[in-house]
Amino acid sequence: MGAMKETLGFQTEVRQLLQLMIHSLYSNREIFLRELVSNASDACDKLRYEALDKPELYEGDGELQIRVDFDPQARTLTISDNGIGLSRDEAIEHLGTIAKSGTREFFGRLSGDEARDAQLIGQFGVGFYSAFIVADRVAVVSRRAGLPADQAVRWESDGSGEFSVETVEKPGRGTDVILHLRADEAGGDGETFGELLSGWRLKSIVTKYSDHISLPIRMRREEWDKDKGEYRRLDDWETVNQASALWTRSRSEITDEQYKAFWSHLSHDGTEPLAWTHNRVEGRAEYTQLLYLPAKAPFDLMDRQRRAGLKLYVRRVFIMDDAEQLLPAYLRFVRGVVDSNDLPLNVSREILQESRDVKAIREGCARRVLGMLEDLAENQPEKYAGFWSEFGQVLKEGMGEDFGNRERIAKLLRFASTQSEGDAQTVSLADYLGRMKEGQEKIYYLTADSLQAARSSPHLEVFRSKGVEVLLLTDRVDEWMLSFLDAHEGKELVSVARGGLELGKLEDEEEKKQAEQVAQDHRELTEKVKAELGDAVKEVRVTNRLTDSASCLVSDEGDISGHLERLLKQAGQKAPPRKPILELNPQHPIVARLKDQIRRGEDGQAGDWSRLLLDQAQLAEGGQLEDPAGFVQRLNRMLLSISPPAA
Ligand SMILES: Nc1ncnc2c1ncn2[C@@H]1O[C@H](COP(=O)(O)OP(=O)(O)OP(=O)(O)O)[C@@H](O)[C@H]1O
Repeated sequence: MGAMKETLGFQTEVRQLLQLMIHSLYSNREIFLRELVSNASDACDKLRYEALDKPELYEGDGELQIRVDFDPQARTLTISDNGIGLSRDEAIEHLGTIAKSGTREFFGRLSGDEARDAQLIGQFGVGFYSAFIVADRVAVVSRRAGLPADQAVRWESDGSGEFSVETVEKPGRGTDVILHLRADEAGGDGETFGELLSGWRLKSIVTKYSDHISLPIRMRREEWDKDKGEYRRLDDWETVNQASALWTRSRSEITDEQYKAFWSHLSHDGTEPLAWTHNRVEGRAEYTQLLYLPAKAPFDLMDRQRRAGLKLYVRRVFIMDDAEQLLPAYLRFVRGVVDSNDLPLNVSREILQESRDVKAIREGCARRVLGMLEDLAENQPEKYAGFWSEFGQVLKEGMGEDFGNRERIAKLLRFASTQSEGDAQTVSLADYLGRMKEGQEKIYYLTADSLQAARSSPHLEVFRSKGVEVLLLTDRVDEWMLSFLDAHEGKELVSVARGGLELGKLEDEEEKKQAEQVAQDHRELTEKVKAELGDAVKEVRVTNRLTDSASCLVSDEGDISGHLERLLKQAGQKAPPRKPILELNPQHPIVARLKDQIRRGEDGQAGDWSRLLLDQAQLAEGGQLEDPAGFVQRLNRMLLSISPPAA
């Protein structure tokens, strides 16, 4: 019952993808050939890998190759490979669904705006389904290596909603993808589908996109027929690409266009790479690395299941995709190839984890990537800014992950600050050091839930008045990162919301004495407020931190910050108990009045006022009140007592 034909429906996402792709990629239709050749090449790589253990899979045909052929009469274009092939089940699974992680999220982000979606789809990578850009019917005839000739599969679809599969015969292993070209109609580039049925045209597309493929891509040789005035196709096949893997060639022989084409092959990404580095490394570990920085974060960068890592080859033989051991996790946005001369061909993921060669490669790759970033930061700051906004959050993880390179990573960090404008993180630690005030000994920072909350934080008031810059940190990883960044270039980093205000030499002796005097003068007030607030605060004191606000909260040395406490709570984790210190601005009229009332013994409302000062401080740092209803009642009570309604 092998020949049984069945009809199946595409996964919803495939249907959506097909719909969208046919419309939005219309103007860049030639990429279908890149995708199909790329799949054919992957299929050959997989066969070569499986055959390491099972050489019989070659069935006497070890010369792996890709063929591109066309038939003008039938209006078909065929891409064939003698790679691993597909079984019937695999065809159903791989050519009817999308297995990529983040698929659902991707579809959720589509807007219905064709131009925007077209860009997104370029990022998503359309793969096999791009065949339907040019074809209104696609057949895939394939036999999995190792299966008998009568166990091949024929998959066919018109791309609307269903596909059929039936078991057929195929003597040679591997896959033929047969495209029935759409009826003629000029595309965005003025080319008709029929014009693809030309050896010259196909060759030019192959060289443009697939020259770097390491296997031979073959087409029928053509000869000029003088009498007929056209090309005549012969029966022998010629190789139309260079057929040597790009990374094995020397840098000087590779054009930027070729590097970019290889990037598209690696990433299936429509965007251009930001930068790349290509080196042959010799020494204890010998390998070639070709590493790319993407310009755009993939839509699933934050997806923990996401595949990441480099393609690993051993002496030109493809071993695996996404070998994450070849790069530290904080560089997981880098894509590329490592071709090792030392590893065994049968290397597995488990072996990779323990191998000392792999450790050397990982360190070598990390150094190269950091070098590439330093170069961008130094010489192409705009590109670096683009990189930072896409991947800065991930790079920050390196502060905790890569001790050996911590200094280098710290120099690559960029921050928002009281001197920067807008949301962009543009200030480096070097910029900050260069702008330090005379007598300033420390690097000041503030962490907050949002940039807006940071910018309006009362903690900044004294720094503003003294013209001292403060770094504003609002990313989720920042608190964690800061625990690995306590100093830079010998300057300590301190939070403006923790401990006593450490202005150092920014404050002269006179000011210090004055501050002590002020504290003395307000002892009665601070003691009373502390008594009213009881356990809600650790301490109450007056401060010279504030110029406009009445009060603020600070964390004691060694306690976690309010910001981190909120982050932990949001994440459903238990925060260590923390009691904030309430600081009062002695210059503020409310504080002055309360002091006065207490001095005169008219302190009937001191409890309400104390509470209000605490609540205000809580709100100003972006916190939430524990008892919002109580706050409202208290406030109303106080408002009424200040201005009684007119009789
Ligand atoms: N020529 C082929 N030979 C064998 N299997 C193939 C071939 N073309 C496609 N496939 C199978 O179909 C799957 C889907 O292909 P498709 O191009 O859509 O996505 P992909 O290659 O997995 O992802 P991406 O294109 O993002 O790398 C492949 O993973 C592979 O298993």
